[in-house]
Amino acid sequence: MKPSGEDREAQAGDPWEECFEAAVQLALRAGQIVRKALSEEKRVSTKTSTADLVTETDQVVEDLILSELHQRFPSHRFIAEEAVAAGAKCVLTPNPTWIVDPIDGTCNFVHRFPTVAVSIGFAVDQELEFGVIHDCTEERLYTGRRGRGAFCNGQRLHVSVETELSRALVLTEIGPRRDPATLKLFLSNMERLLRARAHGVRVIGSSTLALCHLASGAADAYYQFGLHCWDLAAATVIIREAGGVVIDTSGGPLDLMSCRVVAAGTREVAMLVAQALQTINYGRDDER
Ligand SMILES: O=P(O)(O)O[C@H]1[C@H](O)[C@@H](O)[C@H](O)[C@H](O)[C@@H]1O
Ligand SMILES: [Mg+2]
Ligand SMILES: [Mg+2]
Repeated sequence: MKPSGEDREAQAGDPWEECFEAAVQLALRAGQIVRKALSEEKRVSTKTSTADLVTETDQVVEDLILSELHQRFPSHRFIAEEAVAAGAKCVLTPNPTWIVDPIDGTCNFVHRFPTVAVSIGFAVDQELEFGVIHDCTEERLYTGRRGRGAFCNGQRLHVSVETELSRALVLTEIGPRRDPATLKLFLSNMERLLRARAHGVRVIGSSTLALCHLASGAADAYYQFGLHCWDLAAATVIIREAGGVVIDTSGGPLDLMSCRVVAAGTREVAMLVAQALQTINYGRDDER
């Protein structure tokens, strides 16, 4: 059926509305699958390290999301965590591209620790357009659309306005490597922030949900070495639309493929955190 004049006008003003709505519905459906599977027996395998886990539910959920989106938007491209783990290229072209983490917090999921999310990001012309993150156990849906704000269950999100590291709650994640040199750098970064009198440093086991807590103002900063573009894509839009900053650990602009990030409610705290960090080199998603 051809769209009416009104529909055409709506589509012209908001060309990605249909994609956004599809992402919302799929994130909700996928989250129900994850929530149900959380308490069930799981077949667990490892990827890049003994701490980098994957289950059949990661694969089932990713297959559901990708098959539905490919059917509806056959010309679009996809970057998805488990497809990349199986050898797919991780390259962001100007084409409309979906960036998907089917279960963020798989280690939590394996242990039935209830901090798990489904993350769906979307980029056009290599610019992030929207992000949808479903907190599967808390039943919270975080959304952010470029230029249109960020929300949690329809409530507008605003980041913290804290400018002092000595009054900041900082979140991070460990990353998959456990070799002595990496652990030494990870712990020395955490120690440096605590010596700078940060109120606390927290690791919750899901980078996307930690980033959503930052977007909601419940934390003041986040940093990590060892996450991926599918951890970052949706959450970056949500934080930016909540008024926050998402940058590289060098203090420069975010590089989505660099496997590293600093995010904060204010640029002041983001720069203070970036200056405190020693780099842990995890390579790049687009060079695997
Ligand atoms: O593999 P999933 O999708 O669970 O993502 C997690 C990464 O595995 C961790 O290394 C990383 O440290 C974060 O915890 C991230 O959420
Ligand atoms: Mg993840
Ligand atoms: Mg995952």
